Amino acid sequence: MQRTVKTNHASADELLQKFKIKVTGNIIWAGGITELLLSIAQFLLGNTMQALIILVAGVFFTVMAWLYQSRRIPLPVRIAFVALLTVISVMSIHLNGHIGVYWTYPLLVACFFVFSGAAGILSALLLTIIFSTTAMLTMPMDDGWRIAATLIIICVLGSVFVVLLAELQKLLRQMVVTDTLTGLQNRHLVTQVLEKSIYSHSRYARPASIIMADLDHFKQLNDQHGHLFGDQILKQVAERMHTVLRKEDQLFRVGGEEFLIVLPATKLTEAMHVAEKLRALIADSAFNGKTATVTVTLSLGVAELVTGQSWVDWLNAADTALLEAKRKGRNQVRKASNAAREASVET
Ligand SMILES: Nc1nc2c(ncn2[C@@H]2O[C@H](COP(=O)(O)OP(=O)(O)OP(=O)(O)O)[C@@H](O)[C@H]2O)c(=O)[nH]1
Repeated sequence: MQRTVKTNHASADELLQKFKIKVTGNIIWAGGITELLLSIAQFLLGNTMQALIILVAGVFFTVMAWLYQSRRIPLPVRIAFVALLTVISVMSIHLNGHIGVYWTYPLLVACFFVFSGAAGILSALLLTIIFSTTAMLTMPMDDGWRIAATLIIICVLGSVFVVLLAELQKLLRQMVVTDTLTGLQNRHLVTQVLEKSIYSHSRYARPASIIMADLDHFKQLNDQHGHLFGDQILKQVAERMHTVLRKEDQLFRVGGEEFLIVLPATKLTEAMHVAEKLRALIADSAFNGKTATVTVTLSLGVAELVTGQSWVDWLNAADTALLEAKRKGRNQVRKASNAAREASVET
């Protein structure tokens, strides 16, 4: 029976993107609702003109947040959100003095979330200049410079936060896609990489091949020498495999003792050659663990991408070839049969 190769559909980038969309959406929601409440307050205070402007902005942003639930709110809407609230805050400072300044702080902080990276820092800087200038022009200098100083502090702290967050994101992304034992890529980006090859194949007729490789009788090795010893061997296998591959080839650890190698611009015969080199490289010289020296072998299944094939079918073609290599006695390379490859395109 054919095994179905499982891969994780959500890449690290997709997860981060979803998180950003959620945070920005919630800020626009909160901004819209706050404006609606504020407009009621302004009506009650008798400031009809201000109340109307704030009401229109509040309705617009609440509707936008509702329309774009779970999607990225378009950049022009985000720019309009910050610009409108900036105008309202400037008006408020002008009319109400210190009380108006209170609105500038949350708006400044929101910039770092509504825009990403450098755009967030630049918009916060621009707002700091606008609000500081307004405060200095409309209030006594003694108050004006104090307000400017607090706004600058928030701007600097926010910028440091954005830079640190970007570093953290990079680190997290790296952690999510890396197998901690071997340092190879884990299965997270497999779908993305295979789909890229499929795109190149259909657009530019570029060939691509994959190799599924699985260590033989690894359970026995673990049972005999212990799991930690098994870990040491897995690490060394990964290191050795790297020496055979080109820079553009991608090596993944997709299961306990299972590896996937994606070979761009590689036809089946060349891929078979690489697989044979890998097989020999693992089998021909022993591995030195801390407590013993062992010989390990590898079974490999190779499949070239066929026109019209999906990434799942492509993976399964290589996996079927790997199972055949296991059935035929292990420590060998098998290629996906034409029949299996064609069947996967038809289904
Ligand atoms: N040391 C170690 N062992 C692992 C790791 N992940 C999976 N394994 C072990 O790998 C073994 C895989 O066993 P099986 O799937 O039966 O495969 P096998 O013994 O290699 O047999 P064949 O694949 O049929 O040749 C299991 O004993 C797992 O516990 C890991 O990260 N470290």
